[in-house]
Amino acid sequence: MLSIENLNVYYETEEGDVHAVDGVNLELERNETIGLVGESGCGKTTTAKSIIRLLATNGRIADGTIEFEGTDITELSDRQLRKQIRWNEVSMIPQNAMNGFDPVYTVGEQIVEVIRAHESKTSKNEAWERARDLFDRLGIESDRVTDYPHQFSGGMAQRAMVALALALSPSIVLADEPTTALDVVIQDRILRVIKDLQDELNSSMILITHDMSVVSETCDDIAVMYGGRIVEYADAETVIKEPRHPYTLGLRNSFPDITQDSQELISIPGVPPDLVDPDEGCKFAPRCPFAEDQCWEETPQPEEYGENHIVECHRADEVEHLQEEAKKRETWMAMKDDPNAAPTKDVKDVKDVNQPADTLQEGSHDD
Ligand SMILES: Nc1ncnc2c1ncn2[C@@H]1O[C@H](COP(=O)(O)OP(=O)(O)OP(=O)(O)O)[C@@H](O)[C@H]1O
Repeated sequence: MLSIENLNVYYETEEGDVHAVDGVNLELERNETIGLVGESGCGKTTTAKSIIRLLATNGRIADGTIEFEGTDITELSDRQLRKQIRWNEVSMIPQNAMNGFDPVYTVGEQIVEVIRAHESKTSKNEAWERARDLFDRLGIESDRVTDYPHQFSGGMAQRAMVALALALSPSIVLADEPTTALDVVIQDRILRVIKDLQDELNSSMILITHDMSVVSETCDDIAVMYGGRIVEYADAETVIKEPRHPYTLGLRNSFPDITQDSQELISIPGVPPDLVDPDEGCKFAPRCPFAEDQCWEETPQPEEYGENHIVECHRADEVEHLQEEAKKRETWMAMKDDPNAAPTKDVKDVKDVNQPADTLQEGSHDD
């Protein structure tokens, strides 16, 4: 249903072009959920925003195609995109729901406006009824549709955003860390509601998260992103139980595994790479305990290991050795003393440069 080929997305900055997405390929089938995982700054949000064409003003799709049921989204005019794709076919639950709502309209008005902008035959009353019904199903009192966004708590605003994203029964939902800012109990509940509604509507979903334990429970397939590339892709069980990429092995170590009674959590030293005009070579090499000369010099290409298990790593065929060594804390700690290793201090966050308000205002008031 959705086919992304060789997607390259750059942000123009004073330091040069940030190669935020660098040759991403992804296929999403109907009713499928793909988890896009990786640390902050790996290109997950940029990939999702490219699909719905909501990139910041300094961002551009430099290469590649994004085909939705045969139509290349990158070729559509803004008007075609708003009419044919955004909200009714592809919708997005942004990281921070509050940013997705316009503060001057009630939440209900905004949901009704999105519905009416795309469904000319739906009356105002029917649209309000649908908004109330969605609130009800998401566990928010239906009378609260007439509240303004600032009257909502974070968890409620997030649920209201889910209502908005699902109001037109879209074919694809892009859920960008939909529960990260919330406490664990609400997180679980919201994820379950999203999943149930998705199943009912027969929609597909790309679920973005940095949390491996969230994707393992929710997704059919997992795409692990690092430095703007998908470095490992397979069904969820394979990625969780039999990963081959050292980055996935490291990520797995840093999240609790619900199937184990006790587990020592080990984080990956260092930070994701600077993506301004990156050099050749594997982007994970500076943090990888298994990097050899070839890794620094040659960018690894995708190789298939077993059915639909794709890995970009020069050493992926040494899986048993890597999996064994990666379990040991000393393997990762050795990287801290390596003079070539990536810095451990925080990188400058340039994300908010020219960032448009996430979604709704843009999507609903101009049709
Ligand atoms: N408007 C922008 N201008 C310049 N660089 C940007 C902009 N937006 C994002 N970036 C950079 O692009 C890269 C990918 O960012 P992106 O937000 O897509 O990653 P992410 O994995 O989704 O992280 P997060 O979970 O924090 O959103 C990062 O290096 C980030 O700093």
